[in-house]
Amino acid sequence: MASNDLIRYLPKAELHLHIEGTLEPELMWQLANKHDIVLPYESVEAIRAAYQFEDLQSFLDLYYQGADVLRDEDDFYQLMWAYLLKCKEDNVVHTEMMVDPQTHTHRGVGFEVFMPGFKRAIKQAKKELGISCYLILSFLRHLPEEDALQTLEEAKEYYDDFIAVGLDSSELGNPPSKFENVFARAKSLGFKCVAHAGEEGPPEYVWQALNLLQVERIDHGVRSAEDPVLMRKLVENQIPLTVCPQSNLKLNVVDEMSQHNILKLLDDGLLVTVNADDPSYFGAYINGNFESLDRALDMSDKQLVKLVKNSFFASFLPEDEKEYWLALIDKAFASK
Ligand code: HPA
Ligand SMILES: [Zn+2]
Repeated sequence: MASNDLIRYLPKAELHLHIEGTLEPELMWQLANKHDIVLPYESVEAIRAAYQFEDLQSFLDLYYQGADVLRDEDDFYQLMWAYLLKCKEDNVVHTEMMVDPQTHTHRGVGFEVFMPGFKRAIKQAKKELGISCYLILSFLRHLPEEDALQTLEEAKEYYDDFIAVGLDSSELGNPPSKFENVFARAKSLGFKCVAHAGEEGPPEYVWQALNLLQVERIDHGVRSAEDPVLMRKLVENQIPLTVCPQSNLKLNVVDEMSQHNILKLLDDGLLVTVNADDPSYFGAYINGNFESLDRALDMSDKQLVKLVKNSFFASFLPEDEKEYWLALIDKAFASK
């Protein structure tokens, strides 16, 4: 089987995905018309053409601007449903995605608007597409910790709908140490913890996420490779890194896909996974990410299967469900 067919054929889990980053230009255009919002673009093509980024911040500026078209319950339903249809297309059977509440609450759109929309699509996907979804409440790290604490409080009615809390947005200058109190509070409430670290930030930020925030997974983490002691810890404790190759390329974390370290990290024994991050903005959903890796790094079938299995190992699924999918992958690979 050609590797692109195998990529499509294997059931996958996606663990690093920002739902706001799945807003395709077509939907942005449609929602802007619906709400009489004037976009700073002349057409759908012009929106897509504007997606050229220098670094994380230049992307975040457009990402927050784009999210402004999301105003009512149905907008959030449509956003989520469109992503879940992509999951079906790419054979993603389980997804753990980040929601950025502050992106919406700061412009007057509350939990009572976006959560019912998201939940309606998630319920429909479970029933009609057989896809399971967990949500991660992610704090914006460029805002003060006080704001994150207030957001956690505002989420109260929806605690049962979130499995974990996370940390995203502008990394440099906003270390994990800034969020020690809110992560401690979230942990005491029973949430699992993840955080973006080591995307643009130094290995020290990964150490802080592990030691101060007690995270179970690191989002990105590719800069961990600069610190051999940290690498040993990640291997020994099998702490997952949810890596996003196409995002790293588009945000100039790497100059060329051929220089990406994911397969080296995999071969060194780290529990790395492949994810899309913000697929609309970076031009590739999960299969597209696997395909670019394959083109640039000549990934072997064995490496591909390991990466896909890692996505279940690193997930928050119960053990029996993990076992079910892992056995299915083995069977699918053996019969290819
Ligand atoms: O890759 C990312 N990094 C930090 N914040 C983000 N918010 C959306 N995507 C990202
Ligand atoms: Zn991310």
